[in-house]
Amino acid sequence: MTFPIEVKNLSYQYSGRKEKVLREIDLQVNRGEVLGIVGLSGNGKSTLCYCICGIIPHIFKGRLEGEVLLFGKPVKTMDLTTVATQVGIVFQDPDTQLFSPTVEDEIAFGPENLCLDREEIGERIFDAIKVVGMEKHRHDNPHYLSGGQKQLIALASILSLKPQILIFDETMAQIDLAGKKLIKEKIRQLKKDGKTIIMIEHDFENLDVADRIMVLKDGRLGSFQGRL
Ligand SMILES: Nc1ncnc2c1ncn2[C@@H]1O[C@H](COP(=O)(O)OP(=O)(O)OP(=O)(O)O)[C@@H](O)[C@H]1O
Repeated sequence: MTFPIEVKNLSYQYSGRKEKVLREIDLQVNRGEVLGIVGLSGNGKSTLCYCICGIIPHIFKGRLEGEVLLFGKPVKTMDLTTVATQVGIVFQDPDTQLFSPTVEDEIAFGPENLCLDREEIGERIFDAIKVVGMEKHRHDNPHYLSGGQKQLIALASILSLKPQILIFDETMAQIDLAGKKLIKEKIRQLKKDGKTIIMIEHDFENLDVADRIMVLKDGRLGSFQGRL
């Protein structure tokens, strides 16, 4: 069986670091599954995301053992643009992801870089903005939106690349309750659309939308027993 995400005996050590950050991780995530990963600060959660979205090994050149497969294909053999069409990642701080003068430009950026034609780009903007329910903000400057709205625009800008896999890396950390509710609603909807989702959080109470929760502790991934 081919999984959207399969991690096999993965270990990683950053260049110049003495210790491994990830140790012998095995993981399989099914289509349409929402997997929550909790862990305290510094336990390797973001590093695992980097391995899944190709930042490791394509940008960070540390010591990597084992492998990550996306739909059966090793990430290390794919170029980053191809990985970006399969995995979208929403980070904790949306300001690091938003840089265009309007919401529409922000969402168009990815498809434009794929050199798609104007009509296709227009359709993708329309669809992505609709999924996140931000139609009326299409011409607004994303930097003047609320934290939760910025996260939704960051999500839309990723959805416009039509990835099957989405990673939310501590997306809930800086947003209020209403924003969290909104993001969770969208996650439920994306799950129904068959997307495979990983949610990384410090606080497992944010993971009530997850089908399964695992814990990352000292670089090792295990099942979550209710506390860190
Ligand atoms: N580019 C890097 N070079 C060297 N070490 C790094 C680099 N990025 C992260 N680390 C180290 O790897 C370890 C794990 O970091 P990582 O960001 O993956 O943890 P995390 O669980 O996501 O933490 P947080 O919840 O605080 O974001 C930390 O000790 C961190 O200092």
